[in-house]
Amino acid sequence: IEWMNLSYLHLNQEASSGTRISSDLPVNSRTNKRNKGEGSCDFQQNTTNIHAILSEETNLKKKEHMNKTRLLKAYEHAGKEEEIEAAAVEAPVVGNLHQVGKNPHLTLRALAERHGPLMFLQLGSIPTVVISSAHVAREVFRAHDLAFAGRPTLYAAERLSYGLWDVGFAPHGEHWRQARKVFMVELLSAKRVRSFRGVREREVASLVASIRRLAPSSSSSPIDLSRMVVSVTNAVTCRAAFGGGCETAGSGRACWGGFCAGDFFPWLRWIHALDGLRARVERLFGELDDIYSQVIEEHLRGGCTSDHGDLVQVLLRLREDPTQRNTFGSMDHIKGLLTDIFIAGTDTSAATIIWTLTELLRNPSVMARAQKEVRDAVGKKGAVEETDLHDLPFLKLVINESLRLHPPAPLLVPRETTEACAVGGYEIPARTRVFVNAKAIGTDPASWSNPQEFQPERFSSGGDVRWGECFEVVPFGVGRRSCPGINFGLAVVELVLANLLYCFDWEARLGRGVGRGGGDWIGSA
Ligand code: HEM
Repeated sequence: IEWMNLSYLHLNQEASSGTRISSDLPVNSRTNKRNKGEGSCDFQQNTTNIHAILSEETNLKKKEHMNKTRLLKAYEHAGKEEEIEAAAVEAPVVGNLHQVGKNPHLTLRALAERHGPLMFLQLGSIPTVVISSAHVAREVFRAHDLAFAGRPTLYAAERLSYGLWDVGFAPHGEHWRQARKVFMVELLSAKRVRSFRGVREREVASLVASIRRLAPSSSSSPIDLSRMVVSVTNAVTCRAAFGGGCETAGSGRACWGGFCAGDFFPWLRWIHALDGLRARVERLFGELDDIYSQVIEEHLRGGCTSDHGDLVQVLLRLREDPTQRNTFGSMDHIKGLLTDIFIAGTDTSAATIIWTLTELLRNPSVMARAQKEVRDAVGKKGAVEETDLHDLPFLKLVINESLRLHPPAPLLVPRETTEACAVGGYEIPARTRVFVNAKAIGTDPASWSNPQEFQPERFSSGGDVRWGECFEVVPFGVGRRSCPGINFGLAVVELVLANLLYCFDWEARLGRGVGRGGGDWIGSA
């Protein structure tokens, strides 16, 4: 996975039950306070006074139209608002687009450090708001969730979703509501996710067997674990949703972030015929379309052998229902929804697994503690089963911490305001594009002490994180458009990691340091 600076891990040797593992982890000396009312994660109390912000919002006299100024500092640590003149070095035509660079989440975080956690940028011809702190996210999504529930129409997403007939990129409205409900009930609910346990255990066992085959000893060549992990998350998703295996050579992540020229200059979309993007999107579209057609044909012939009743069966049944014609009536409707499964379900879980292993390699004492936990809990059984995962609380903290530092979609999926609304005294017009910088929020020193350090213990006092409700860490987004696949994704992430830690010892390939930062951008086109 090229965006993660980690292509190869070196398999050292299989664990023996007598492996010496250090358990003297540094004691967490932090004095983080719990957020009252949230009760779900451990973070520092924000320095900004939220009451001041909310009362500003009600003071309509103070309202300013964001379009008038190019970059606003709506929240300052001192508590006063002010317009920013510099940094909005706005070039004619491109606006602030030239300031975004190759890793937008990092450059936008740097800009937010100077100009505040609610910024307005003119990106090409698109007015854009960037949210970079927990307290702004909380205000926005508690008070204006509906107004921020739209999605912009992005170049690649529109094509791959067969004209926005999916959930992830569909405009907010009846189609989105119905389709998301079917996803939740038929694939992603806690009960359905539990029913796919056999699928996960089989696929993970096959991953472990492949690693053993490819690298039977510590002197073996390094293996490309990233590729194998993508393969296993892909296989689990396909078997659960389609009832069978399916492989794609390409990846749909190009359409997540919306950072290609045509997404900022809609009149310039023709340029993708010249810069190669159109060809790449068409190739991926063709590849996915072939798979969907084959899967659908098999189901229509009755050839699907899945024992759990899969999503495609349900969608084909709904296609026959005259009351559901507008949402599921055509093959394009069904294929658009299947694209979500490919795009949203595979790369995100794989990225979480690889980033977690990367951090464990950088932090050997944390790796040792996680390995000791799993090996003690599972004993000599030979493999970690899903029932063992309840006995691995430290592994869960490790995964939380990895998601905080490396959200697989660091700017989430772009939003678009559906109506005008006031935030912090500023009016944000309808049809403004919105980026929530999950990377900046997860590493905000106002919320987290030593934010760049990998310290899983920081989550221990808060119990389970209530994803989607805890604004200090937002890898799954927030509000009504937050990720519906959390249970599905985390179930495979936990099982894969537990088995990799139980069965093998890991080290980075000699001569290839485990790089830091920079590369965790899932959406660059
Ligand atoms: C660790 C794994 C995953 C991560 C980190 C993740 C992250 C995200 C994020 C950041 C969003 C955008 C949220 C927002 O705009 O506020 C999203 C949306 C979505 N995710 Fe996930 N996701 C994961 C796994 C999955 C899986 C396994 C599935 C399904 C099989 C899935 C299906 C979706 C769908 C359908 C949406 C669109 C929701 C909507 O627009 O209403 N995700 N995800």
